[in-house]
Amino acid sequence: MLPPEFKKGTIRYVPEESKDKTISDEDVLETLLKLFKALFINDFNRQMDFFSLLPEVKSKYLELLTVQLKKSKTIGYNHQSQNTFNPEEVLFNTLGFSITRDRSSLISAGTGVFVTNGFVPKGTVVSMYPGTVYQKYEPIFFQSIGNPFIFRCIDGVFIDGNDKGISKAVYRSCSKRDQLGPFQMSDISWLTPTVQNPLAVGQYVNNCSHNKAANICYQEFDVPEYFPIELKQYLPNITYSYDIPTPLRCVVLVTLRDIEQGEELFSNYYTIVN
Ligand SMILES: C[S@@+](CC[C@H](N)C(=O)[O-])C[C@H]1O[C@@H](n2cnc3c(N)ncnc32)[C@H](O)[C@@H]1O
Repeated sequence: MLPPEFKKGTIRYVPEESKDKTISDEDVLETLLKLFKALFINDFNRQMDFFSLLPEVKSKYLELLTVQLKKSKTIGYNHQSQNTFNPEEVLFNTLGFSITRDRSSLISAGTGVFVTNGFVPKGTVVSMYPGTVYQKYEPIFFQSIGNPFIFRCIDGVFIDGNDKGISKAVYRSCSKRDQLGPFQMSDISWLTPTVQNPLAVGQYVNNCSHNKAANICYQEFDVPEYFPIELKQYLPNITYSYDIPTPLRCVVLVTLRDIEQGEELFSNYYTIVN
């Protein structure tokens, strides 16, 4: 039985008993770090502020940078003008698959998310749910009116993944607030058609139906304090207020079975994990 506020179907409800995680937090962290490091290295002409203001970041990536520079020279690549790969290609090269938004295979379901290249084994982080993170006591009423992108976590935390209107303005504003000088502490590119973190399209995953079973589930992930500062620019979530410091809540989408190229991702809006 759903609580009254979830009956209208605009907010996803997660039963209390759905508490086990499909994969460990360590595995989630490892995947995110692997991808974000690859994006950082691929995009290093944009990272000069980190290298000049935080020498320890430079020394951490020195070896990788040298390899990248050598590679770029051999293929005649000019760092001032462009990236070596686009973010989807970095995702494919790093995790062996890429995903993108496209018209859903379900009639009248609007946009969905598809595996466009490669293969995604069971138990893989295949996407992230971007958006502003609200604690259960924080005001979300106006943002939630008619908003199908509000996600409710097990502990009552909400994530607003709408990339339009007031939700978009709130995310941008919080992101500017938390920026440390030139360093962005979150990714805002998911609000645009050109994403910088190619996983950050999970809010467009559609609900399963009688002939399309769920092939992913949602899993919460709290970003640990020691998460590298230079990689926070790829995190597609931001806290609404920072009065009481809490770890940043992210939600990742984990595959429930092997998923082949061309398949659409489907979740079950009423559960996070099995
Ligand atoms: C979070 S959005 C998902 C992205 C959405 N498809 C879009 O284009 O914006 C949720 C909305 O997608 C649509 N949707 C999701 N799953 C569906 C399904 N199985 N059948 C029809 N519509 C669906 C409903 O309109 C729902 O309110």
